[in-house]
Amino acid sequence: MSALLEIRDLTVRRGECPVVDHATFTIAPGECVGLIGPNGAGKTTLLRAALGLMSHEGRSSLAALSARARARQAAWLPQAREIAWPVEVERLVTLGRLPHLPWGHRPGAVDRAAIAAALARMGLTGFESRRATELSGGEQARVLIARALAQESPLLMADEPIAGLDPAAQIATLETFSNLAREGRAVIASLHDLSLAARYCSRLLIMDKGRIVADGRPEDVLTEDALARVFHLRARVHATADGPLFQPLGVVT
Ligand SMILES: Nc1ncnc2c1ncn2[C@@H]1O[C@H](COP(=O)(O)OP(=O)(O)OP(=O)(O)O)[C@@H](O)[C@H]1O
Repeated sequence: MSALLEIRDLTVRRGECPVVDHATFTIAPGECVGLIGPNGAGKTTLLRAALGLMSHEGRSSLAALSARARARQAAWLPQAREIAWPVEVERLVTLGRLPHLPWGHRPGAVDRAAIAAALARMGLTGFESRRATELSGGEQARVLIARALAQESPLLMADEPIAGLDPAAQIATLETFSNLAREGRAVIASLHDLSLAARYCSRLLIMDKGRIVADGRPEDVLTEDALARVFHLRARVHATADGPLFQPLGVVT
């Protein structure tokens, strides 16, 4: 199966210093990839450069596309969650359909079905007429995820998508991502919650100081050594019937 994202030697410099340093990986349909690493590791920069939103060296298959072709290939959920104007939830989610609509066309039955499905997936059925700016922070985050889902792109790229969500919404969101992958799409999401990353991602990329230092199944990459070296954590990963269970025990100083 052909890759949905191919990154080769992607490098982003701030001055002389590389904040993303020769990152190379591909993402195939069916993968739910967690991009993990401590603060400042380069996760946001890597995702933005992969989308072609900032200047870089090396190659990203997405950065090479026109804006419209890229929006059909990948939905982007940035870390900033600001909804700047008091638009209704349904209209905001409808914006996710723009890459599919010829200029000046109104959404048709296929678009309305995609919008309704995205709202339902994020538990927002019944919120259609609410003003997005009058929702709670977590509800607004779910609306923005629904907009990205309505885009129905083969790849979803999300920067800390579950930050600020309550525990049930965090789990529901990652279950949704994992289901998208099972349906043959793919997701790459930066995450700080290693327990949820281990549980719901089929693959983890660990970033440290701009480099991808591990790439593989959660149970293979979340080693005691990597957790201590990269995250300064003493922790255990238990294999359970529900998948790998990550348990932090303390800080390594
Ligand atoms: N506009 C900027 N100018 C200079 N340096 C920057 C800028 N934006 C980010 N950096 C630096 O680039 C490095 C990577 O930042 P980035 O935001 O990609 O990390 P991150 O892994 O997403 O971190 P976090 O988990 O804290 O969100 C950091 O050292 C950061 O200080």
